[in-house]
Amino acid sequence: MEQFDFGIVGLGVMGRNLLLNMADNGFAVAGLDLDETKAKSLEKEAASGHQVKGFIVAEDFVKSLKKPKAIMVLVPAGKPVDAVISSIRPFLSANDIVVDGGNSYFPDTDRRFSELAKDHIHFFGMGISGGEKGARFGPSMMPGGDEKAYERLRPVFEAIAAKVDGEPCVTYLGKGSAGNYVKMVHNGIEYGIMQLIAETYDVMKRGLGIGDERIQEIFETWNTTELSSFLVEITATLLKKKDKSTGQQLVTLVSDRARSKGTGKWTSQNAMDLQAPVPVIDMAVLMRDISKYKEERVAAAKLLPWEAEGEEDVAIESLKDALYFAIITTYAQGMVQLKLASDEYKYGLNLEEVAKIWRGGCIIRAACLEDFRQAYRRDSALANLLLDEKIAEDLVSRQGAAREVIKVAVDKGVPVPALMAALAYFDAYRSETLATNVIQAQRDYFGAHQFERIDKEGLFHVQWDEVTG
Ligand SMILES: NC(=O)C1=CN([C@@H]2O[C@H](COP(=O)(O)OP(=O)(O)OC[C@H]3O[C@@H](n4cnc5c(N)ncnc54)[C@H](OP(=O)(O)O)[C@@H]3O)[C@@H](O)[C@H]2O)C=CC1
Ligand SMILES: O=C(CO)[C@H](O)[C@H](O)COP(=O)(O)O
Repeated sequence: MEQFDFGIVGLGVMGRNLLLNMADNGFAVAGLDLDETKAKSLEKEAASGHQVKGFIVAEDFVKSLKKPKAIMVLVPAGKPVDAVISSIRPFLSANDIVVDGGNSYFPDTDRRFSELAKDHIHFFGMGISGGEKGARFGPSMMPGGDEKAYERLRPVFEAIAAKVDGEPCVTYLGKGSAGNYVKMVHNGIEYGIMQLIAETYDVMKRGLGIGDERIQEIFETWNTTELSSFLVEITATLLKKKDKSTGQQLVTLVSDRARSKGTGKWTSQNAMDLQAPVPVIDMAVLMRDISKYKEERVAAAKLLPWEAEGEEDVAIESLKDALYFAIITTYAQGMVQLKLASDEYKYGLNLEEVAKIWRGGCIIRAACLEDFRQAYRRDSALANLLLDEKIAEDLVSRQGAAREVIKVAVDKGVPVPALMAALAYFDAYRSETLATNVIQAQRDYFGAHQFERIDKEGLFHVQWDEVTG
C-alpha cells in the first residue's frame, strides 16, 4: 500500500537519524537497509504514534511510498550508491525523485543525473552535514541540480533542517552537481579547521608544556569568544573525557593515525584543477597522510632529534588570535574555490546563501559565518573574503599573533603546517609583487617559454646567458 511520504535507503548513522527527524516533523517515512536488524530497530526507535517502517526488500520499500515517490540514498559514496539506484530503479516511474544525500564525488552525480533522466526520473545531489546529532535534530543541507524536484521536497527539508534566527539551513544552491560540490568543499574546510585546532593543541601541549586540564579550559573559554564554533566546542568537550579503565584523558590514548573517506582529498585535487589555492586544506590532507607512517615516524624521532634552545613563551591570547586568523583564511580559500567552481561548472552559486546555510547544523558552523554572509551581502561578487574591509581589518590585527605562534612552534620543533600555510597564503595574497618573475625568467631560460614584461606589451624571449638582453 502506498502510505509513506518519504523513503531513505541506508539506515546507518545518517539515514536512520534523518528518517527519525522526518517522523518527528510529522512525515510518514520508510527506510530500506540490507541489514534486517537495522530495519527492525528503526521501528523500535521511533516515538509512538509516528509512522515509521523499515524494509529489507527494495520492491516492498518502493511500493510503500506515495506517488510521485521521493527517495533519499544515504549509503557510502561510490559503488554502493550505484548499487542502490540499480536496486530501486525497476520500481520507479516518471516524475519520481531520487536524492543522493551522501558525500558523493560530484562527477558521479552528473553521471547519475543523466542516466536517470532517460526514464524521466528526477535526480539531485544534496550534501548533508551535522553528523549523527545533526541528522537527528537539524542538519545543514546543500541541495543542487534539479530545482523543480527540490521545490517539491522543500517542505520536508525545511522542516527537518537546523534553524538559525528562524531561517532553515537548507536552500537550493545551484545547477548540476552543485550540492555535492559545496558539501565537498565544506568538508575540505572541515579538514583545515580540524588540523588547525590540532596544531594549536600540540603547540600548547608539546610546545609550551601546558597541562591537559588547562588546555581543556582554554578551548572551553575560546568557545565563548569569536572562535565560537562546533569544532572548538566539541574539542573542549572531548578533552574532558576520561578513559574508564586507566582514568587517563581518553584522547591521549587515541591512535594518531588519521583516517579519511576522500572528500578532503577531492577538494584539494579539484582545487588544483581550478587553480584555486587552498593550502590549509592541502596541508590538512597531507598531515593525515603523514600520520599513517607511524613506524617511520617512531624511527625518525630517534634519528632526527631537535632540542629547543630558547625558552620562548606565547600568550594564550596570541594562540587564540592565530587560530582565528588561520580559520578565517581557510574559509576564504574554500569560498574562492566555490566561486571558481561555480564559473567553471556553471553552478550559479550564491556565496551569501552558502554562508547562510552553514551558520547552523553543519560541522563547520561558527559565529564567523554570519560575518561572511554580511560580507557577501555587501558585495555579491567579492573575489576573496580577504578583500572585505571588515574581515581584512580583523586579519591585519591578528597576523602578528600568527607570526608569533609560528616562530615559537618552529623553535620548539612542533609541526604547524596548516597555520604556516594560512600565513603564507595571507602573505602571498597581500604581496603586490611576488618572486614569480624569477620563475618566468627561469622558464624562458631553459625552455624558451617566453615572458611578459611590466614595462612593454608582448611576449619576449632572450638569451639569458648573454649578459645584455
Ligand atoms: N557519518 C557522518 O557523520 C556523515 C556521513 N555522511 C555521508 O552520508 C553517507 C552515509 O553515511 P553513514 O550513514 O555514516 O554510513 P553508514 O555506513 O553508517 O550507513 C550506511 C548504511 O547503508 C547501508 N547500505 C549499504 N549498501 C546498501 C544497499 N545497497 N542497500 C541498502 N542499504 C545499503 C549499510 O548497510 P551495511 O552496514 O549492512 O552495509 C549501512 O547501514 C555517506 O556518503 C557519508 O559519507 C555525510 C555527513 C555526515
Ligand atoms: O561529511 C561529514 C561531515 O560533514 C563526515 O563526517 C565526513 O565524511 C568525515 O570525513 P572523513 O571521514 O574523511 O574525516
